[in-house]
Amino acid sequence: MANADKRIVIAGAGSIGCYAGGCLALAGRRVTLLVRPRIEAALRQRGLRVSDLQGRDRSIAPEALLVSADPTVALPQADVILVTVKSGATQDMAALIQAHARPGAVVVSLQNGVDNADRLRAGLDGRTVLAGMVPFNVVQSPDGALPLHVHRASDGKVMIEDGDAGLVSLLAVEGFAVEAHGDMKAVLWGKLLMNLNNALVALSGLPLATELADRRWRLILAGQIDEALNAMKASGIEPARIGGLRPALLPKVLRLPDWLFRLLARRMLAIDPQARSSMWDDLQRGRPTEIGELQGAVLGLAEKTGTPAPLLKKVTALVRAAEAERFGSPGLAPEQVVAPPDGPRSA
Ligand SMILES: NC(=O)C1=CN([C@@H]2O[C@H](COP(=O)(O)OP(=O)(O)OC[C@H]3O[C@@H](n4cnc5c(N)ncnc54)[C@H](OP(=O)(O)O)[C@@H]3O)[C@@H](O)[C@H]2O)C=CC1
Ligand SMILES: CC(C)(CO)C(=O)C(=O)O
Repeated sequence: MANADKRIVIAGAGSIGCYAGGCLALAGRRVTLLVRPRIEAALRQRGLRVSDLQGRDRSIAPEALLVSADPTVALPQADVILVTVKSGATQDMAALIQAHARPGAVVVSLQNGVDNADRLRAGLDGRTVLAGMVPFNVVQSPDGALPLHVHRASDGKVMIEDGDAGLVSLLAVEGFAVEAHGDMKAVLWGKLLMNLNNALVALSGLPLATELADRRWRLILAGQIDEALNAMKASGIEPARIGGLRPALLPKVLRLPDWLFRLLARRMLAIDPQARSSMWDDLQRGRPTEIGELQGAVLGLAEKTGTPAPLLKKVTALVRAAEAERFGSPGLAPEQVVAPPDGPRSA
């Protein structure tokens, strides 16, 4: 089968899945979106709008999209399955794929966290499962707004585990840059360092660019990254560089005064002013977050290796409390996460 004839099924199309699926459909790939009924209704009514930071803004008419909320319809067609559900839904999605997809379909996890590909492998007998990593943020329009709009709010290349010749050329299209990588374990741990900020955005309720511009929040992020780097080192894990900076330099750069940070971290701050984090989305929608797969993954290492992780524990407890309250982001100030150290708080 020629590459372009392959059917790509997006398994759980929300923000990332609609963005990836939209770019692939716009490039003429054969795409089916497996969605929940809410998203199915929106896409059938008014189609999908896909835009990005570079100013690309495209609409896809409802009749140009193949959409289904029924896994028994969507999954049997798949040659390639891109899994884009949140981590808590991975096991269920694996069971659906195992029951309804052809054994030859290649499965790619495009999720955050370090063990979603392994979770898929555990539920999928002998199938090819590849890990992936999405570096950018996607902002989805509010529930009920039509057409459903997904906006890529930052930049970066999607990384996919080496293992299927032709997959990169099938998936790499305008707006969705893809590259194969030989060490996805390092990439996923490197991305997880960035994702330690998801919780701070969720707790503060601030847009990512606003939060990162405030040294008080950066100090908390730097402290979490220090704890994570210690736990990773003690576990023999070497995280890859994601987005320009060597992992060991991240805490140092984050601790710089605001003016110097703005100057040196221009790439990190090239974010749409509306972008927050996928964990903020979850709190706002009253859904479980991925805190267990992000901070929790490092806490697992810290426990095994006996490295201290008080800040990661504190942040986790605050997110768990916000999840349980289901009032959305608690809108905390940095001082409510961690008592300020002595000395100047910002510069
Ligand atoms: N959003 C972002 O900017 C980024 C997200 N990521 C990662 O990508 C992954 C996906 O995130 P994101 O796109 O934000 O998540 P979303 O919640 O926006 O999308 C996932 C979608 O899958 C749906 N879903 C869950 N189970 C099923 C099922 N069995 N059948 C059909 N649909 C299903 C969900 O519906 P419902 O909620 O109703 O169950 C939801 O609509 C996460 O791991 C996230 O951390 C990575 C980089 C950036
Ligand atoms: C914001 C971003 C891109 C990095 O933290 C992300 O991965 C998320 O929102 O889940």
